[in-house]
Amino acid sequence: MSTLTPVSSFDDLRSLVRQLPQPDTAAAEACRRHEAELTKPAGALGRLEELTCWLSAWQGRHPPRLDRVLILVFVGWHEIAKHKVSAYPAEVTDQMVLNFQAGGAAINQLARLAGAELQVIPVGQGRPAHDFTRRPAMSEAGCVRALNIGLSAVPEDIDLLAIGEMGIANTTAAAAIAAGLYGEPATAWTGPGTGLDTSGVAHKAEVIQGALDRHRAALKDPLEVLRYVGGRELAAMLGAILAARLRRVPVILDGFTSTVPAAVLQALDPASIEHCRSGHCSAEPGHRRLLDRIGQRPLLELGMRLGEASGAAVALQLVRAAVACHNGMATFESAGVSRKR
Ligand SMILES: O=C(O)c1ccc[n+]([C@@H]2O[C@H](COP(=O)([O-])O)[C@@H](O)[C@H]2O)c1
Ligand SMILES: Cc1cc2nc[nH]c2cc1C
Repeated sequence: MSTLTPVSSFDDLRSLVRQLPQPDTAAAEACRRHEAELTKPAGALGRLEELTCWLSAWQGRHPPRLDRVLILVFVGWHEIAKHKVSAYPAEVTDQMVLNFQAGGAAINQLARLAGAELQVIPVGQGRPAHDFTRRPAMSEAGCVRALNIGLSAVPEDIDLLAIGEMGIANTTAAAAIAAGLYGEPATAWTGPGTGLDTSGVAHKAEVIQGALDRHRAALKDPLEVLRYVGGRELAAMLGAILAARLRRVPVILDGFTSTVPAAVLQALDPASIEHCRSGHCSAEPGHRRLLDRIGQRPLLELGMRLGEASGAAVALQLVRAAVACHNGMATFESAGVSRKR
């Protein structure tokens, strides 16, 4: 299997972003033509029809295929957790890694149901992202290491990738990145995460705002925003989304925290996340706002707010439904069904 060359700096990553492969428009067109032949009124499968053509465009093949689907869950640790910004204690991150390995988490069940392989990837275990109210969350070298973990996690022979994360306090990092990226106050992006009450959310927003004020001068560049107020699993997700693009693998995004790295990538190049679709809109209020900002319409809105790629995994069932219809249905001609008058 060919490996992608690791990046050695932010500049290196920026030059990769300047060489992104484009969708296969011939495969997408073949998909649209076949869609029109299937035994249904034109357009009657709604957004499922767009999904098959999106898959065809990025897989570069018609018919699209879902033989090998991979779910990557990146795990990160956050010193910012000591500021009481999460409803749960920081040790839950280690405990959930064990739970993933034992098969006891929601994503273990959902991955099996979706016919997907699951890989849980700890990013910098024992080296949490620093308390970003005091110093940058990561050095450039540390951030580049995390980006490379994501870049190297995506095999070339997969048909679809779903991306998620786990890490106590990472909605604080995600909200800080979104606020830094769009130059908006912390309150616009801060929510309850795992379940803070109103005063907890207000405190979390103050912690984030303090960090944004402190680092204001450094927050002019999207990768510096990620480095100053982000976390290692967020950087790794950006690397994985970019690797998928370079390998022409379509991506389903999960919740607020996993959508933030996609927004950072989009800030580097507006066309860089066209291979991504949002699996769901989470209950974290910043997610809807972020999806509007990056121009994504989520497939599902179920009030989920779990992370760990769970919403993306449920959305995989819709992608499977779309492909089952597209690849299995008879045509008007083969079934002898009359066309529209
Ligand atoms: O991504 C989301 O939409 C989302 C919303 C709420 C919670 N989470 C998950 O909960 C953790 C972060 O929440 P918190 O309150 O510790 O910042 C982390 O493990 C995420 O996977 C994720
Ligand atoms: C139990 C638990 C499971 C999680 N999975 C993703 N984030 C999580 C946060 C908590 C607290």
